[in-house]
Amino acid sequence: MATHTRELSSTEAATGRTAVRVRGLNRSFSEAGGVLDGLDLDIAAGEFVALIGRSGSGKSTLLRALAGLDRDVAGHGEITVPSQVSVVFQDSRLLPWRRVLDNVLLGLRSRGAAVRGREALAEVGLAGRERAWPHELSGGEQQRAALARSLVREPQLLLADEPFGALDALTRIRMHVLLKRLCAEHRPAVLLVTHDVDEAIVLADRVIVLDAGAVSSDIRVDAWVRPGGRRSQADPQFAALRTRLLAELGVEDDHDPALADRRKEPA
Ligand SMILES: Nc1ncnc2c1ncn2[C@@H]1O[C@H](COP(=O)(O)OP(=O)(O)OP(=O)(O)O)[C@@H](O)[C@H]1O
Repeated sequence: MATHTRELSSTEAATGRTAVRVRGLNRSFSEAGGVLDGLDLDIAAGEFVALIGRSGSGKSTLLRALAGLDRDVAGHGEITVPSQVSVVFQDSRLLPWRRVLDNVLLGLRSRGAAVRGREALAEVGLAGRERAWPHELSGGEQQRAALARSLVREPQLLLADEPFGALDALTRIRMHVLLKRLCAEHRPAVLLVTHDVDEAIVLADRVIVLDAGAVSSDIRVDAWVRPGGRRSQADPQFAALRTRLLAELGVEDDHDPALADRRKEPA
């Protein structure tokens, strides 16, 4: 990792244990007002952060800025990210005219890439499907292939924008287990944009809430849910955190007694 201090280079490395550092990031698309308004954010190396927020709160805008996909954000703040960043979207974005392994290897020229690509496909449970066409895979399998394509690049930062949003509930749970295992093994920093509060709690070390263009809450999940334990929706702490996060998103659940106590819980 290398240091850089000048404005906005989304391709340069962050320092030491910090994978992502954002300071004073502004982004607007019209005169009416900013989508991101002086946003600050730090993500440590190997840390898994989930980003939630109301529709239109700027989650994808932030992710695109970090991914270097928003050229017009230059000069509107300071962003530092690692040199190796992978992005996964809601749709797999596999090229339909390339076989699965060729999609995974796209743009990779290094020696041994094919071997690593096969290994990555095996890691996501797609061994034997290397020569399949994308349309021959299910939606879940396509997202697995997209994860393999990311992993083979050994990212220090994985950016994921609703990667499981289009999957059925069961496949989504399987993908949670898979992503958690892959992250434990490869230890990238992760920023996961999701609408699913439970998904955020199950997967993340921290949940960040975006509101009015800035971080409105930054919550360590282990401060709520048993540290290191299996995160179960049946756990009262899990339910309390869910209730708090839903309330921050403007969804009040009058039937949940935890809601009344949410301001007393650890932040
Ligand atoms: N390229 C663009 N041109 C104009 N407006 C844009 C552009 N990209 C985003 N916006 C606007 O910026 C705001 C934030 O959009 P963004 O996609 O970041 O929100 P989001 O939090 O990801 O929303 P959702 O949860 O609905 O996906 C929205 O009002 C959107 O219309």
